[in-house]
Amino acid sequence: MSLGRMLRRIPAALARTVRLAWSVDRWMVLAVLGCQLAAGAGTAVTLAAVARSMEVLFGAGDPARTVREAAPALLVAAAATGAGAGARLVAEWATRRLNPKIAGAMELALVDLHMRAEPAAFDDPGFTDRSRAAETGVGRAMALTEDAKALTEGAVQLAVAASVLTVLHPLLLAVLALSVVPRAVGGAVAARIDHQVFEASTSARTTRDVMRWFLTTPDLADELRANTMRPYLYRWYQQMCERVEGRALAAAPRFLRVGAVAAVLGGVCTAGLWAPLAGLVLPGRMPAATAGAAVVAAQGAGRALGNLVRYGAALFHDGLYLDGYHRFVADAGARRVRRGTRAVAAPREIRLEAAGYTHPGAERPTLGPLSLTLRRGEVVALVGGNGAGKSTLVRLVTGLVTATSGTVRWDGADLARADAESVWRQVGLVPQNIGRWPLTVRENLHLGQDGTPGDEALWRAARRVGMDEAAGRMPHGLDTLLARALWGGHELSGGQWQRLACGRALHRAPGLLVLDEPTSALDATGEQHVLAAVREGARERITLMVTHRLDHARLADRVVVLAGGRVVEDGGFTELASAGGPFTRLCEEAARVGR
Ligand SMILES: Nc1ncnc2c1ncn2[C@@H]1O[C@H](COP(=O)(O)OP(=O)(O)OP(=O)(O)O)[C@@H](O)[C@H]1O
Repeated sequence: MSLGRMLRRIPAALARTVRLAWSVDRWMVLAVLGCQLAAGAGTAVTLAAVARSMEVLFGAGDPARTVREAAPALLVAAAATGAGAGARLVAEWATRRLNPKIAGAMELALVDLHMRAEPAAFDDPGFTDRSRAAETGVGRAMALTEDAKALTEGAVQLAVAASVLTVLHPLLLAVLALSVVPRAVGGAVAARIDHQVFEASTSARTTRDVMRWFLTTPDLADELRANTMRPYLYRWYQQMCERVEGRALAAAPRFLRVGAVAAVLGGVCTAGLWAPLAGLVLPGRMPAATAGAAVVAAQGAGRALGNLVRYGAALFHDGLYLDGYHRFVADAGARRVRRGTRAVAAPREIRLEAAGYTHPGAERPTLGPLSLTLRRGEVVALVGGNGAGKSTLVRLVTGLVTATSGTVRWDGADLARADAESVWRQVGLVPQNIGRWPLTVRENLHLGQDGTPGDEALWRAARRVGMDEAAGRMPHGLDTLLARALWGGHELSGGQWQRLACGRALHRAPGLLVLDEPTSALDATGEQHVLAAVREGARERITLMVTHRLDHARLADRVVVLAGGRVVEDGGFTELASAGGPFTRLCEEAARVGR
């Protein structure tokens, strides 16, 4: 990025930060700006009073009398300095109030956008990258408001000092401008190097950050240790860290060169300030007192400029993270689930007509085109080898993703145009990867539904999946917290979590119950409970069960066999088992390995 473009981005980053702050608390923004103007006015009064007192002090006469005469101006200078400091304190207080509010609002917006995005968005790797960049942006939000505050404060102070110098002598402003240029350019060049390092290490940082989760999550802690994966993974992670570090280290000499050149040129130019001052004072064209005031003003201007450069660069840099946040907000906003307004009820029939799904970026369809009809009252077993497309079909049928070709209709309503929330209200889904929600047993059973159910309904749900005894033994029954690894409470076994997920889906009394390998972690008793519960209310709903267990498929009214994303067989268990087709082969294979 060119230096000019970088400099142009600073006002834009400032404007965005102010807009963000304004949206969360406009009064605090006004307080910060008001206080900065007040602090600027304090500096102006201080400088004017210093100039006045110097005139008196530098004048000839009785020292006691001159001190007495200068006293009012000195008192004004002291009062104005105190008032300026007070205004800065209030601005600091207002910024500290703004910071958590901004970070909180961004955090909430980020999570909300993730939860409202089309599920297909997560299949796009770019979306995850942008999501991570946005998270970093939220983390930098606090720094950003500090940068913006310091930058505006520096601008106000510099404007005040420059005005005072202009009043003292217009030539001094030009000299000041000359002395500040090298430091300003040096700061901007350093910020550009920073940005280049940041850009060059983006992909290594993203990879490192994703891997950090894998290496530190309790979910994988056992697998990592027991399979002695630690040394390999540590080396892998170390390499990523070194790659990120390496970029920064390689840039260090450039920082040193730029800093040294800027310091030398800045020093030469600052020394250049004294020459014109001397040139004005010596021939008597400027009183020595005025020159003294000019020195004080120039020092203030130098400090203000230092802040301006430092925080301008910081704002540019932190603004890049904010850009990442805004990019994600725009992207996720555009990918928000917005399909149509037609509300649907519990389906009597789900019909897929030449429906297909192609993952984002994939060259060939993952699924379909396929045609299939599911009817209320049926339990349909969906079988097929790994990667056959069963989970993808589940996502189509439940409206989690919309068909990229053909249609999926619930009682004639095309899911691509139906109100998605109304569709999902009718669904009870037990996915392959269930959520182990760090909430109470009660919440885990009722999650996703409105209202507060009586204990009886929840115990019934627990009973249907054989979790009532285990829940009854827990220290607080339904109110036992299931978040031991995070903040205490009780921990469930893998199978118990799966039972709870099935209980939750059944408790919804859904019009479409979908279970994706619901018994993979269950013992024989758990299996019996879940399968009985699936059959129990089957007449009032459509039930679709993905399974690799052919003895489970036997309990279904129909078996649909998928292979390569297509329906290759569809019929009753007994009929397909003896048809000599793919299902017969699956049955023979299962018999051979004893399943
Ligand atoms: N996000 C994705 N992007 C691209 N391809 C994907 C994505 N998710 C899954 N696939 C591919 O889609 C195909 C079908 O996957 P799916 O999960 O539907 O299979 P499945 O029949 O449920 O398999 P399993 O029995 O192993 O659970 C697989 O070949 C898989 O590699």
